[in-house]
Amino acid sequence: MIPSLTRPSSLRINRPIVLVGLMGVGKTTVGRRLASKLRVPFYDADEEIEKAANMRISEFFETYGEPAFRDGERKVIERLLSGPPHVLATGGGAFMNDETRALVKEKAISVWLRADLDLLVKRTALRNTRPLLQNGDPREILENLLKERAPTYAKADLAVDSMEGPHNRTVDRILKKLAVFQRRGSNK
Ligand SMILES: Nc1ncnc2c1ncn2[C@@H]1O[C@H](COP(=O)(O)OP(=O)(O)O)[C@@H](O)[C@H]1O
Ligand SMILES: O=C(O)C1=C[C@@H](OP(=O)(O)O)[C@@H](O)[C@H](O)C1
Ligand SMILES: [Mg+2]
Repeated sequence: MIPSLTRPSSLRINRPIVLVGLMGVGKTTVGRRLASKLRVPFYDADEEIEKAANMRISEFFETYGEPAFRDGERKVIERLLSGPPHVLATGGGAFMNDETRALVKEKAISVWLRADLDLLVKRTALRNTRPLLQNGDPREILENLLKERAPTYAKADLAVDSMEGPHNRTVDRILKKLAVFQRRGSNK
């Protein structure tokens, strides 16, 4: 059965939709499809940083270090959130920054995209370019990050489980939860 490709007609997109969650959960991939379904622009914070610095994230970490990356990430997200409605895929650590999180909570609808550890390990193995997974066992690193970050990710407006298989299955789940969120009288 082809997953429904319709967007709930009741859905109003009058502010950015920001995807947060751990590496490999699908923020970039699903976010791109969500944006095209909603007919709004898509931005990926990592891609914006790579464009601005003219280097890959891994090179950025090596050249300038993680603190500089976090500062750049915060500035990029701040700039994007001041623009018209769009879908923004953040990097997995962005929502951990208090300033970034406050801005996202104020200006956007935040969606925590969740997946279990096995799935995250499997998906991050598809592209082993993430600096934080290079020095140690990726499963152990992801397990620790999940424990450390889950309580903060849980502060997002919505939580949606990433579904295996066609990306539109996850997109449709996000659309449905967004529609319920708005119907419940959220002023977002
Ligand atoms: N729902 C899904 N089903 C199957 N594979 C997925 C799904 N979402 C993402 N992936 C795959 O997992 C990998 C990581 O996805 P990505 O969007 O880069 O995650 P993130 O931006 O959260 O780190 C990519 O290879 C992507 O194709
Ligand atoms: O979890 C993190 O701290 C990071 C996640 C990455 O983005 P993805 O979540 O898109 O892989 C990227 O921002 C960087 O490697 C740091
Ligand atoms: Mg990503």
